[in-house]
Amino acid sequence: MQLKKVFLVGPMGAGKTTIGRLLAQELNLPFKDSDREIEERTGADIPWIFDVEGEEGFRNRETSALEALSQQSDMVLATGGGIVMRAENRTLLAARGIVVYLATSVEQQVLRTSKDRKRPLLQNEDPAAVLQKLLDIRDPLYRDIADYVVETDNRNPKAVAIDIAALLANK
Ligand SMILES: Nc1ncnc2c1ncn2[C@@H]1O[C@H](COP(=O)(O)OP(=O)(O)O)[C@@H](O)[C@H]1O
Ligand SMILES: O=C(O)C1=C[C@@H](OP(=O)(O)O)[C@@H](O)[C@H](O)C1
Ligand SMILES: [Mg+2]
Repeated sequence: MQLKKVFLVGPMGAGKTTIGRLLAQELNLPFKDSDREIEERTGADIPWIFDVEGEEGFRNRETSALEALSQQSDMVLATGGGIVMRAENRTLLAARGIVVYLATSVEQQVLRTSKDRKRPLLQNEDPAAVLQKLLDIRDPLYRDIADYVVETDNRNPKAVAIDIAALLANK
């Protein structure tokens, strides 16, 4: 595999962070997560950023973090689910690495995010409706930049990571 920057994109609960860490092990590459990078740079967690700076403030920080991370060398980068909302982010992702879209049903997204209170966009009475609305908007954006689309429903994270490593080995 020539290009050694792998960007995982997909909705909340797709497994970008979980599978990204496992994939980095498979590929013997460093693992990075744009949400963690944002929190480290800010010195505050994502709910605080959304609270104080709004989603716009978070998106500005997300683009800055992506700009910096995507210039570094080899890595597996787990992105946040909304990173594709800005065209400049999509351009960076498509130009600077291999993009893998973790396709996941809304049902699985809901199940996998139901216990986690750290996703501000889901702290309401109908997270399934929010996730469906976001997927309707974002699925075409994920697919537009994806080099590979990998289904994750009813598959364990390790098996998905091994599959992606095999796909990349043949690139
Ligand atoms: N393929 C999968 N099958 C079952 N559970 C999963 C799968 N992928 C991720 N999870 C679980 O779903 C939750 C959200 O995963 P996470 O990696 O944080 O997703 P993302 O970073 O895409 O929002 C975690 O508890 C994780 O263990
Ligand atoms: O889909 C989104 O807009 C978001 C997804 C989150 O990351 P994960 O996809 O890793 O949960 C995080 O960036 C923030 O809560 C916003
Ligand atoms: Mg994540």
